[in-house]
Amino acid sequence: MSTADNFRIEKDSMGEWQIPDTVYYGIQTCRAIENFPISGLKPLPTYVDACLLIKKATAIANAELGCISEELGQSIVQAADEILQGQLRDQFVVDVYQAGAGTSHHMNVNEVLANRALELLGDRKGNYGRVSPNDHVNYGQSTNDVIPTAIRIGGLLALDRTLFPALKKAIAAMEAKAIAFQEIVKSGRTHLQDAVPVRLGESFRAWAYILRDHERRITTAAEDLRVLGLGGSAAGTGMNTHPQYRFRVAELLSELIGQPLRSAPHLMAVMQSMAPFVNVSGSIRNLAQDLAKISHDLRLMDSGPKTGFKEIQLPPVQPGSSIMPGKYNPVMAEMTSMVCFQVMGYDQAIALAAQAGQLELNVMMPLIAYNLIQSIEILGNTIAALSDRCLVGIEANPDRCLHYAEGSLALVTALNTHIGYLNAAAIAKESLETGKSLRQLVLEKGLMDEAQLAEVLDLETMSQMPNPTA
Ligand SMILES: N[C@@H](CC(=O)O)C(=O)O
Repeated sequence: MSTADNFRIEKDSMGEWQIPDTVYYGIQTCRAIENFPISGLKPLPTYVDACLLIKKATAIANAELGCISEELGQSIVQAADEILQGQLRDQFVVDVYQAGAGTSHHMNVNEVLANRALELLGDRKGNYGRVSPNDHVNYGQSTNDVIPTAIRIGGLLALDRTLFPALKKAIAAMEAKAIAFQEIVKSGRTHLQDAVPVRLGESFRAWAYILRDHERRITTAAEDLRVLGLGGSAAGTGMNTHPQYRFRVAELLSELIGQPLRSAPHLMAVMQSMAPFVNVSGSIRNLAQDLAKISHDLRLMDSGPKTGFKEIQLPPVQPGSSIMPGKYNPVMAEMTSMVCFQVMGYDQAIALAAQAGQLELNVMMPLIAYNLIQSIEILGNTIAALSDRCLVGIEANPDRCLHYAEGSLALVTALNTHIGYLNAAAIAKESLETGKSLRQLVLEKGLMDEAQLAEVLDLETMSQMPNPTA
């Protein structure tokens, strides 16, 4: 029913609501807006996309199977397509911290689609007798099977759009630096104390390997996201669905996202267990932990310029200080560390939410949806920005690297097999106390001759990596 002053009245089982006729969401969304003024955080666009793709697939399947009319199916699909292409995106308004299971966000999606479908049919918003958010857009569905599916689809889309391309970029940038810095010898450091020499290029190559391993772990974990509980409806039994529906929606969704998906052998199991999300989140956290370590290393190696390591120079991207002129801080690496910590925090919350399921449902899914997709996206954006604004522009300071490598007391390690560990330790101690070089002390004591010593203390040989195929 429309009122004269551009409002419409919508009804639900609890009563009536006056809604501005310009908005596409309906009474259930209005109640949720009032109930949850919590964070101001709105659903992530990738999560909205995932819900719309599900609604598109379900409308097609339900029309094909004769559960809703062809005309209704088409209007819902067209409405979903328009929104997927960018229209009405401001109509998804329910706070991230909302009704358990995600019913409020789910109804927000159902209402917007119903109202836009009504318009496309030449009807007025709110005429739910013709297109109903519950009876038609949501035919054969429940929040309880739609939302865990949306988290799966959202996770897969986010990985594909953000994190995987970013990882490829970072790996390529590190491999390029590995080649460029291959001949540069630097001091290794363990316990933050002098250690045996290494090649600067190998440090970057090691990081490339570490990231590639994470890409593999995340890819493996994400495989579980391809198994869908859609079609289980409220409790996993598939009540109110056509027998063919769950197979057909999995097929359609698979076509829509261009990735393999399949219906689970036991719908109830995949609807109530959050294990796939914990697994993906855990593998993302694992990446964040190594990435934080790498970003701390970058900051250490760049520290200075006068009072630190300064073995490498990170590209200056902005003035660093509001008060100290000429200061350039490793801002991209600093940002990276913070994002990694946030991802670890999101993972912790996911772990808590995942164990809080009861009987047929885990109602903590809205938190899991937000944290998981947000983790993937902010980490992906971070890695892309770190690559573009920092990694590709890193320069080496070969003189500083060599200076520290030559001065490292750990070079005595190379003498172990010639003069024994105890003699070598005594030389190191005396070198530190007197300031005399290791070389000088060995020669003074007649422990080795000059030619032999030169060969043993050759930094290039010492820092050579073993041949992996030998
Ligand atoms: N989460 C709801 C179901 C739904 O919204 O479809 C419930 O189990 O009460």
